[in-house]
Amino acid sequence: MDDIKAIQKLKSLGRHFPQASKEEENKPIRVAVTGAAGQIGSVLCFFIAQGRMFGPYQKVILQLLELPAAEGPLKGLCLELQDGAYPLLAEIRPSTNAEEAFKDADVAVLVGAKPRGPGMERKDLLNENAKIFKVQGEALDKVAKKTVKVCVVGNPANTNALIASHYAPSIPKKNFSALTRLDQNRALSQLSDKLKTRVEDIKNVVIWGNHSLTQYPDVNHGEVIGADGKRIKIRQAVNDDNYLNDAFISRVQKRGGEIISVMKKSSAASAASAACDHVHDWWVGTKPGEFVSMAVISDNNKYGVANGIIYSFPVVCKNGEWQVVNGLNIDEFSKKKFKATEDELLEERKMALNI
Ligand SMILES: NC(=O)c1ccc[n+]([C@@H]2O[C@H](COP(=O)([O-])OP(=O)(O)OC[C@H]3O[C@@H](n4cnc5c(N)ncnc54)[C@H](O)[C@@H]3O)[C@@H](O)[C@H]2O)c1
Ligand SMILES: O=C(O)C[C@H](O)C(=O)O
Repeated sequence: MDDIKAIQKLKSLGRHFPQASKEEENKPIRVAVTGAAGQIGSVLCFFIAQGRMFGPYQKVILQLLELPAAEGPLKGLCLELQDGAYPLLAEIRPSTNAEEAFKDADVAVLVGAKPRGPGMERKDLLNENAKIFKVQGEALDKVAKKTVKVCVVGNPANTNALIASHYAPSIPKKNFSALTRLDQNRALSQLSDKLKTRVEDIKNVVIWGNHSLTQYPDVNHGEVIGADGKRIKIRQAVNDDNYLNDAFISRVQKRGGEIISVMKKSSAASAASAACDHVHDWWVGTKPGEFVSMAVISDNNKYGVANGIIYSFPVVCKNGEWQVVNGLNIDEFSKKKFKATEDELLEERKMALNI
């Protein structure tokens, strides 16, 4: 009965979970989280233990990585996770050694990195954070499962994911991704506010490109379920192209900075929640007829984007694999936005090579 209530509760939050077999239920998966004791990591671990990432049946072993300087907070986090008495939490393994933390990992969420402060851009972090993702790419390559799914949260997330992938040549490039789901969620909530509609009634609004000021939040393929239950295009429902092409885009692009200017530190719980959405959909699958944003390796010049950068695309996921949605109509306005964010990612790649 409690299980049923838990599923209903999670379903009401807009997530869907397939029924796991008894065998799957008994086999915990290994989830590595870096920067576990930080702002995002410490919330994320509780979300994972509660089933927000893999559903209410899937047991997990949390393999938590921190710097030696944060050993105390890491220990404290482990004690608190224990005290949560989470039925899905099979084991907790804290470590300050990357190879130990990534050993046989099925999933790795790479959060541990320096956050930006007021007045900084995310790419200003590259100098310091690039080294972390080189070392962690090498460690993943050595000890993680070759099927490991990697979600990079630490900024600049797209280019850090590219660096980690570069240093993990034995793991397929498609297994490395970066988080742009927070930007997608921000776009959904802005539109829900504007349209006075439920956030779960808005679909297929996506982010293209970099998790940065040049990202392109795109409503052209989005739909909203109207009061009569019919699906309406977002542009038609909002009926204000000036807003959609200007204030809306700019608000989403700058939301991270807006939070920093108010809190004097960057987003934490919303980032942890988005990381759960990202990995959840990759692992469990996207809902029929829906696509979501994931920054993944660009290849075959999809939508004219240069190959070999980690670029956010609309994707669908099935059987643990993502696929870029094909055949969307792209107007001239969008093409310019695609190019601006692509240029920035190419520039970041060059900076990373120099480092
Ligand atoms: N992609 C996104 O949507 C998004 C959203 C929010 C924040 N971020 C980024 O996530 C990162 C973490 O943010 P935060 O607020 O949790 O920062 P934080 O400073 O609170 O926590 C970072 C943690 O990482 C640890 N750490 C640093 N280097 C490490 C390493 N090499 N190995 C393991 N652990 C290490 C630190 O000890 C610290 O506990 C930042 O780079 C931030 O900019 C990304
Ligand atoms: O803005 C930041 O630096 C943190 C994060 O990337 C965010 O979008 O909130």
